[in-house]
Amino acid sequence: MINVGIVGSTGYGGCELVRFLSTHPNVNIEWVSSRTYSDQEYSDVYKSYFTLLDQKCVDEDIEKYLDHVDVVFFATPQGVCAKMVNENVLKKVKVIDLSADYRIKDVETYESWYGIKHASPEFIQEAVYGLCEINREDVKKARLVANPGCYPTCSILSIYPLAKAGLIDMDTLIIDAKSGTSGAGRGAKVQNLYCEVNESIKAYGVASHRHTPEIEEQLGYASSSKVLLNFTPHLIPMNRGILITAYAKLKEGVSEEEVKKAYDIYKDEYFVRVLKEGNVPEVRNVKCSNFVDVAYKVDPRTHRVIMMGAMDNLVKGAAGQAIQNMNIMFGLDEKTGLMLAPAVL
Ligand SMILES: NC(=O)C1=CN([C@@H]2O[C@H](COP(=O)(O)OP(=O)(O)OC[C@H]3O[C@@H](n4cnc5c(N)ncnc54)[C@H](OP(=O)(O)O)[C@@H]3O)[C@@H](O)[C@H]2O)C=CC1
Ligand SMILES: CC(=O)N[C@@H](CCC(=O)OP(=O)(O)O)C(=O)O
Repeated sequence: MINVGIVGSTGYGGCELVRFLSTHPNVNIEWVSSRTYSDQEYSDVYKSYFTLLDQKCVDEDIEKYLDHVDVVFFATPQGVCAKMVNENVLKKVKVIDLSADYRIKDVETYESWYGIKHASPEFIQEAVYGLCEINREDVKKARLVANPGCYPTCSILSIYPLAKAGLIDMDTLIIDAKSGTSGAGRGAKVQNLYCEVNESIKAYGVASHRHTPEIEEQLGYASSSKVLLNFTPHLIPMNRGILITAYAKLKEGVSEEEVKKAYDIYKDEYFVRVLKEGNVPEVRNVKCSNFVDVAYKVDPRTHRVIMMGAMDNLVKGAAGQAIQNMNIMFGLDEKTGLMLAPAVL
């Protein structure tokens, strides 16, 4: 059994970790922590866990509880994990951080996009960027995993085959993204109230969203070039789901056949589904599951390729991928506990 602790267990990412881990055959949830609800039963916070997880939340002073766990998940706001991680923690447990604290290798880039000082930059180089399909071998050996962001997971997996094969002009890359409101977390914010979001769609973070440098860095590794791109997210009145549509010029002479072949890179990947020709990704087809659906279309008129992806932000975009990483780190089949089919409705 893998004994697990979850910090930030009462947020949206945290409760998705609980949903999958509470039925994972190789996991025992040893503790769940919360500042707001410490000493309250988890099933009083989320009534759907009545009889499933009735244990009381512990406080956030987690160093007290490390002796009884093998891995700690941090589903906490930016900066929290970086403050709590130290050599003592990493000697005792593996850490999987759902926040952005260890995703960006250049600390100045992190600090300028996130507007906070990094509390433990000495661990950034060691941390493995946990995009399982791309970095699986490094994840196996990691003691600290930076779980990728939701928009970056969907964007990178949709674009990676063509970036890696060198088929697109990376300078022409534009990503248009849409997310449901759970992406913003459970905390009360006026801009996320029902009346503010319902029956409307808006762009936000235009030319300034913090996921831009994360996507640029990873696609830079894939294409072996310095990447600068436009990334524009939109808020959509739905609970879950991310849809991305990306555009880039194909390099001179690149054929549709080469594009098709590049996506064969996913032929053995269970969680990345390259759709049949003519089909397009839809968020409802991946809802509550760890799948990412990707597709592409070459437009011969403009010689651009349109790359599309859909994913559940809370599953493959957060908790599901974090558990996939845990499975890899502990030598399990990475699908363990994650085989739920998408909810059709
Ligand atoms: N929502 C999403 O779709 C995705 C989220 N993420 C990332 O996952 C992390 C969690 O996001 P999400 O679940 O949406 O956020 P929520 O706001 O829903 O939850 C955050 C949790 O962290 C706890 N928390 C807040 N401040 C502190 C603190 N200083 N110390 C310890 N715990 C704290 C809160 O609980 P309490 O106050 O009780 O302690 C709460 O349970 C974030 O870094 C986010 O960027 C990543 C991918 C997708
Ligand atoms: C709709 C919405 O607000 N989405 C969040 C992104 C999701 C998130 O939590 O960020 P990480 O994936 O980096 O952890 C945002 O735009 O900030």
